[in-house]
Amino acid sequence: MVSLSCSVSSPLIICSSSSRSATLVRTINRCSYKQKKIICACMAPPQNLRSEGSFPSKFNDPCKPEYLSTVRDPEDDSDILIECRDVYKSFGEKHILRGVSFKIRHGEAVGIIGPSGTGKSTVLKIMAGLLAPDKGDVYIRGRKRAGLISDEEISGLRIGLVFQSAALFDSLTVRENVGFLLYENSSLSEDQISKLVTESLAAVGLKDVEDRFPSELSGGMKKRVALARSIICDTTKRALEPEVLLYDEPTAGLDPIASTVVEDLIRSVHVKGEDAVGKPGLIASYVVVTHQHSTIRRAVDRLIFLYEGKIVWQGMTNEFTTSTNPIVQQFASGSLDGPIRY
Ligand SMILES: Nc1ncnc2c1ncn2[C@@H]1O[C@H](COP(=O)(O)OP(=O)(O)OP(=O)(O)O)[C@@H](O)[C@H]1O
Repeated sequence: MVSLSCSVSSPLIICSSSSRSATLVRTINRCSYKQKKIICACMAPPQNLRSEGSFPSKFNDPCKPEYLSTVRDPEDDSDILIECRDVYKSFGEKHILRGVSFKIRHGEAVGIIGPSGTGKSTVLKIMAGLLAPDKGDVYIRGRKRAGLISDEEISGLRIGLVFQSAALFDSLTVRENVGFLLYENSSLSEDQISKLVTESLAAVGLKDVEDRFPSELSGGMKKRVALARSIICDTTKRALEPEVLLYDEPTAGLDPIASTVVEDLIRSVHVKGEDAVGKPGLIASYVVVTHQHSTIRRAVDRLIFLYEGKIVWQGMTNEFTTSTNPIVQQFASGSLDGPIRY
């Protein structure tokens, strides 16, 4: 099972019978339809980990530096966390994805870019297991995902989704929002969860906001709270699986300085970064869907360019502005002239 909560109607969230859970669920059920959109955050590691050693042993401790080596055998696919193979997706008559294939490896920071409506968010949702492809497959650490995440067939990787809107529950405090999945899915005490919430908030540079409600936060703070919610996990578990975070337009609507703060936070919670309290980040890899050039430059190392349902270019971030691909050139310059038509 992928460690991700998808909607308030998901069994992942409302399965617990504990009284604290019931209180939260009652609260959530009073939320507006708008709030019933996907919320995502990491949760306690899944229980259905296979023990037959089907995963490469290098993933036993994703934080050890030796697993982050940049020298990689090009044939070595053991570090692939998520792979989309020839994925197709249509909505009615609209053919959005038309044979998309790519791999996300351990330690990577990848951006998905492309014109509006080209299917970037759709790809994220398919990677997360919130949408099923019409054709093609998604592999999680080498194993084909059978359906959506609620199928509980996939384990070995936690996937968190951070939405543009932050998707916080207005009627819950910051503590309840950040600790939501631990309240729901772990046996930790309230005090333990509260401590983890405070640590998670500190990692994204927030202090003394636990008792506030989302309406009392700025847009940038809400994004940080959403990030804290996505990185919190039950650290008392013996084996923590690697986590991939998927960010959908994390800097949309922010001023340039607030964007820089969020871009640096995204870097800081990655295994190659250091969080706000100086600890190494725990996120194995991340994927960012963005339109913002600053986010492309600052927050990711590799880019996947999606256009008309296909990947038309892939490359390192520093190759983006020098690419001779006319689609990429037009997108990078923002020109009205070129193959991309609006
Ligand atoms: N659940 C859905 N039902 C019907 N159409 C959908 C659904 N989800 C997405 N679409 C359509 O699929 C297309 C791609 O949407 P998507 O949000 O993936 O694009 P995007 O590249 O992320 O766009 P943007 O950059 O504007 O956010 C759009 O035309 C959208 O209206």
